[in-house]
Amino acid sequence: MVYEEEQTADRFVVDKQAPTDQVIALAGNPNVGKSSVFNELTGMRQHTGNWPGKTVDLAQGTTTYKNQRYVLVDLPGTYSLIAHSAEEEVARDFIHSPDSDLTVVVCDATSLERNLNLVLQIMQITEKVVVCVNLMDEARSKKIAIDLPKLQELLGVPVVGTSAVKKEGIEELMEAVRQVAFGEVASNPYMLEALRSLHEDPEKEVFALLDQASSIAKQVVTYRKADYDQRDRQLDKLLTQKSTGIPIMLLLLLSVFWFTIEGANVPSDLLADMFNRFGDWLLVVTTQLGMTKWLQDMLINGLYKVLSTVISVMLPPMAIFFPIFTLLEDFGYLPRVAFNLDKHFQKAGACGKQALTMCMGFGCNAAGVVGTRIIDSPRERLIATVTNNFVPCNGRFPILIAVITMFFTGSQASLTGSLLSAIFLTFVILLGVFTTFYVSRLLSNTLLKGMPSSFTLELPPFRKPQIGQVIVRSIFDRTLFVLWRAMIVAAPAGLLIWVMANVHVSGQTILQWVTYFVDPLAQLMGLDGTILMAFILGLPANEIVIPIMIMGYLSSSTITDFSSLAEFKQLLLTNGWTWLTAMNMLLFTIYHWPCSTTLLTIYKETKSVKWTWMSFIVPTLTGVGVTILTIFLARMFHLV
Ligand SMILES: Nc1nc2c(ncn2[C@@H]2O[C@H](COP(=O)(O)OP(=O)(O)OP(=O)(O)O)[C@@H](O)[C@H]2O)c(=O)[nH]1
Ligand SMILES: [Mg+2]
Repeated sequence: MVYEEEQTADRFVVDKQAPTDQVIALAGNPNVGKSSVFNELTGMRQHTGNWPGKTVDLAQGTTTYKNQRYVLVDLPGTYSLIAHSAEEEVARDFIHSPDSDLTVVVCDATSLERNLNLVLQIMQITEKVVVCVNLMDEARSKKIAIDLPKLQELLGVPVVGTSAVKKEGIEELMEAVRQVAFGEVASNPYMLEALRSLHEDPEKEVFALLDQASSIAKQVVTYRKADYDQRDRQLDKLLTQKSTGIPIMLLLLLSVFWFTIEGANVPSDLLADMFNRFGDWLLVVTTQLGMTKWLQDMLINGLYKVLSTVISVMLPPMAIFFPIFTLLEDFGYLPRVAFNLDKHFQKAGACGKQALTMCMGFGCNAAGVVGTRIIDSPRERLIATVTNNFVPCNGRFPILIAVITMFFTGSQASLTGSLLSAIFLTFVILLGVFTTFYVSRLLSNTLLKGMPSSFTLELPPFRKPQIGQVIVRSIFDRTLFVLWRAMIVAAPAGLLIWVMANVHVSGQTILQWVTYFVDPLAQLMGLDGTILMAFILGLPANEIVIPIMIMGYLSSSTITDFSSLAEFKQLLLTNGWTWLTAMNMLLFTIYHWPCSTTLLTIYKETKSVKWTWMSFIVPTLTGVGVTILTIFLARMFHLV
């Protein structure tokens, strides 16, 4: 094999503040609500969502109950302790280790039998166990009844029923944890002994455990409705069968984009207008205060302008896109996308789960790269990592939206305008998706040769998303987080660009020198020096590409102020833009190097300089190649 062996991640250190702190591991099958229980207890915000495999690493937080501090460790989901994938190994090793004092096994009340298998396996390796039967509300609505006292008796360990997102049973859970931690309640020694004795015959062990799990489940679970998941199955058929699955997916994609574009339009303009007025006011005030001309210019035309463009261009689409995306995720739609695209990824020699990491890339490519840990095979993980950048993250969406609206679909203000923009955007995204397939295939035929592995992706039940919570969570955790990151990058970048645009060397500003330097290559690609320079300086975050471009053009033109897309377009036209420039700008936006945060994440995940470089080179070469080809074709067919 050509690729380097993966190295193990850094060792996890439990953050105990006092030796008396009790360390509680939260284990369980994927997607049963471990992170939800964890968040509820610690007040933290671990990523949750309705698909298996969200948590890929250990997270810890503390909670205090009856004057005792507990350190909770949220583990990745695992179906069994016979570790297959990196994250299952992480879970098993932690439960095993002396670091963990007690294990809470979180179970899904609607599929108890399968969950009990893991409970029994955990009871084989550790004594202090509390079973938390979560999702009780969902079981109730599906008319599934569970006899919890009976379950407790059969297992010989404390059992508590909870509904994490409804905050039910959390107090009882902590009480059970306290009692076990302080030895007030102990596991039934006969049960533990019986389970351990199974170790003696490993051949039979697996089946013996499965039998036991099924026998216990039979005694405690009653289904009061035979077809309790009929509606789910009908919906699943609609969302995943050949004739309707993909069309519905495209329609959903289109509507999400349309909502984003149409909804972002007005607030974007309002924000831009507000920032302009405030900027004018700042100018007046600082002049009255007698601020030096160059300082005033640097702060207002440099720093302030870049910051305000980043906010007014980025904030509205993000504040709409993130919540819608999270709602779909919580509803359970993402695994259905993976199911629909599985065939195509298999054909490309990659893993179907790559569809999930690709979807995460829409939010942030760095998050998508970390998410590739759900892929077991190192070869397929690398393919998913190198190609993640072909779907545009939230920093790149606004660039696409702005360019499409200005050059291809007319005014955004009209309904048809925004619908056309959404259709165009969908095409651009699909182009990224096809490139993902194509490049994955290329990689698996060349550098990363191997057979695609098979996997079973579970389709989780559809769950009603917690709408209020999702909106609050995605605005505060994601939108503001990304915006903050953009701003701390944009502020120094704004200053740097201002300096570059104002410091003269041999009669030219530094900015002009850089622009001239990259101009020949840029022209070849149908762009210009300013655009290419903006992409290069935008390495820390794509969010700042447009502001840099604006400053680059402004420093050499007479237009000094603008607040709308129309004025922006005018600025671009004055600088020689045509529809072809716009087209190449779109192409280069989806095909170029990942931002520095993503590159750093790739390095951390792969521990390989070579593959970090590959992740830089593959999309960049694609971009250079495709844009040059576009120019060539346009000339050949006399389109320009
Ligand atoms: N209705 C209901 N939904 C829940 C409950 N607990 C969790 N959920 C939802 O179930 C989904 C999965 O929850 P997570 O906490 O992410 O599950 P997890 O076990 O950490 O999943 P992995 O990290 O993928 O193993 C999310 O959409 C939660 O909102 C519950 O008690 N009732
Ligand atoms: Mg989790």
